[in-house]
Amino acid sequence: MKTINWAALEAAAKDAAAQAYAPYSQFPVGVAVLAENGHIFAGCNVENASYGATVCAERNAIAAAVLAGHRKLLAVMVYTPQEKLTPPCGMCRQVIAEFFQPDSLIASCNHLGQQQHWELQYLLPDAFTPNYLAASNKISKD
Ligand SMILES: O=c1ccn([C@H]2C[C@H](O)[C@@H](CO)O2)c(=O)[nH]1
Repeated sequence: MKTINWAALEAAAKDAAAQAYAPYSQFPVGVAVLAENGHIFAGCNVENASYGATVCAERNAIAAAVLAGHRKLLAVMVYTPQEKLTPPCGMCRQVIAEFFQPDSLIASCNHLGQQQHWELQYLLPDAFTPNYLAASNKISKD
C-alpha cells in the first residue's frame, strides 16, 4: 500500500475551504483527494439559492480528478473549520464508492490540526458499486 502524505492533503483541503461558496449555510468545506499517481485534486462546496443545487466539496474534488483523467483514487481529506471532525455526507459517500476501494481511507481534519480516519467500508457498508452493473450489463467505468 502506498504511503499517504496526510499533511499535504490537509494543506490542500484547508486551502480549498478558503474558496468555499457557502453564503447560506456559512459552513465552508474543503476536500483533497489523492490520485494513484500522487497528484492531489481539491474541491470546495458551492451552494445555490435553490439550496438543492448545492454541490459538496467532495464531489467537486472528485470531478476535478476525473476531469484530469484520474479514476483510480486512494484517499480523501475533508477540512471544516470547526472542532467537530466532519465525515462526508451520504450522497458523497456513494460518489466516493465509485472511484475508491472499500479499504480506502477517508479522513477529516479541523483548524486545530486534529484528524480522524475511517475506512470507506465503515462509512458505507455493502456499497452499491459499478461491479453490480458490470455483472449483468458488462458496463465498465475504466
Ligand atoms: O460532507 C459534506 C457535508 C456538507 N457539505 C456542504 C454542503 C453545504 O454547502 C454545507 C452544509 O451542509 O456543507 C460538504 O461540502 N461536504
